[in-house]
Amino acid sequence: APEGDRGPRHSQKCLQDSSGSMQAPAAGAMSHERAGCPSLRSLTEDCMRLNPSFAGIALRSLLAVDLWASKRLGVCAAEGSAWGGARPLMKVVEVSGHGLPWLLGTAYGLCQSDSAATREVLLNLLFALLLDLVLVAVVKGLVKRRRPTHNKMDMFVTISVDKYSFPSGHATRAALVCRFVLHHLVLAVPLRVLVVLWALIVGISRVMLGRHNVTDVLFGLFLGYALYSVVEYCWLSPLSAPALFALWSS
Ligand SMILES: CC(C)=CCC/C(C)=C/CC/C(C)=C/COP(=O)(O)O
Repeated sequence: APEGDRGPRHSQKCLQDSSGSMQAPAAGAMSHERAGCPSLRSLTEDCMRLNPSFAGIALRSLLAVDLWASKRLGVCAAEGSAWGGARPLMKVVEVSGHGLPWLLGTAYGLCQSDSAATREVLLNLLFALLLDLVLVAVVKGLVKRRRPTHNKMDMFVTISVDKYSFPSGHATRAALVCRFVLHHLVLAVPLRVLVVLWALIVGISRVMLGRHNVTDVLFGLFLGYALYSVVEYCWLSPLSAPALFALWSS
């Protein structure tokens, strides 16, 4: 078994065998390790495994509930699933929150726009979408949480980090775009409600399709919501980024 997997009784025996009594292993650590005994680090790991902190227990319990709930809610994960008939519709929702249509649509609008105010808003939307892609890729690459086992990897255009699931990129984008649109477009109340519903449905559909666990989506929605505040803070304008705006005015 790997060093870290040896039980605490084995570690204790090694310490006692060498000195005859229990002692801190620092001085004899090298000879213990050479004799095949675990190091101080593996003893500490053993201790942590035997005495997990309250936070550790809470996190493990949350993850267990998350996996259980996500599996039960993945009702469109395959054609043969409980709501398999709704899978094509869920995939349409998936495309509506995908990065590619949003990036291409925003870039196209930017090129077509002849009003300075519209250009400013679209340029900031493009900046927000790119920032979101980078942030999600970094977090996915750091956390490396695998997608649920019941997920079928048949997604529309993905990049390498999309084999990981935490956080949901669709959820971050949906929350970000939702906040952006509500702040910068003058919309009638029913349309504002529709925008919020769309963001929530995109989030829920990630779990129903089996793409994500519930916590991936909840954290994604939170991250996208918070990211909008960063975009507002760094708002690009002809005053703050004249060179960027000069590209479109010439
Ligand atoms: C310019 C550039 C690098 C565009 C890439 C657009 C693209 C392929 C985005 C990936 C969107 C995607 C599949 C995100 C994964 O979403 P999850 O909700 O499954 O995490």
